[in-house]
Amino acid sequence: MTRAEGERWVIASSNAGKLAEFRDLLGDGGPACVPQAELGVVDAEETGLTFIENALIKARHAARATGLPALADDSGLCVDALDGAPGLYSARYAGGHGDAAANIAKLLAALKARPDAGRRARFVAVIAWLRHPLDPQPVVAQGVWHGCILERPRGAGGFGYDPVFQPDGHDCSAAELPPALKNRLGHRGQALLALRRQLLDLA
Ligand SMILES: O=P(O)(O)OP(=O)(O)OP(=O)(O)OC[C@H]1O[C@@H](n2cnc3c(O)ncnc32)[C@H](O)[C@@H]1O
Ligand SMILES: [Mg+2]
Repeated sequence: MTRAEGERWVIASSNAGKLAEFRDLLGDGGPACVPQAELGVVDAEETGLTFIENALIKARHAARATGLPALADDSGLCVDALDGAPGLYSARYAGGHGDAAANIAKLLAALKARPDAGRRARFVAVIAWLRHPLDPQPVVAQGVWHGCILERPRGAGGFGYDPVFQPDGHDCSAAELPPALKNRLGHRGQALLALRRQLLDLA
């Protein structure tokens, strides 16, 4: 990010995989980005009914707790044959929060015997940036990454559902892509690029 050099932003996420992607994508030279846990911020309750609402809830919570501008991501995997599930509830699809192996097992069971056409899916990320907790003009951007769900996990990179997501145009899972490539092509990278453009327009 080029905006506001010397400034500090709080990253309103506790997901280590997301934080690694943010570190790579935000790069050097812009505002210093500090994960919320380093500032003692506990997770917000994600009570929204959309990715947009949850991204705003998380950013507002971290901005209020720290007094810093805040950047939050709410994201998930939406599978066509499951009417968009796990969607908003991707992190806790199998019950416990962030249990990737259990989430993947549940997803593969739900798609068992589905032919290719029924395995279409997309990753969605909404990123929200707030100047302060009562900011009436948040900057919000969305990224979508299309692909399909593999029959079994492949690869050890990335996080979450990456081992079972095959992005369109690639013959491997997202967990097998070099991290820099996943970050550039993926939903989070797309959303951050769109956010960056909006911030530059505002500058
Ligand atoms: O709310 P924070 O603290 O940011 O962390 P979280 O993991 O709870 O994040 P979400 O509430 O946005 O839930 C997103 C879930 O969607 C999945 N997901 C999102 N982006 C992903 C990606 O790039 N690769 C794999 N899975 C992803 C993964 O299961 C995440 O836990
Ligand atoms: Mg969450």
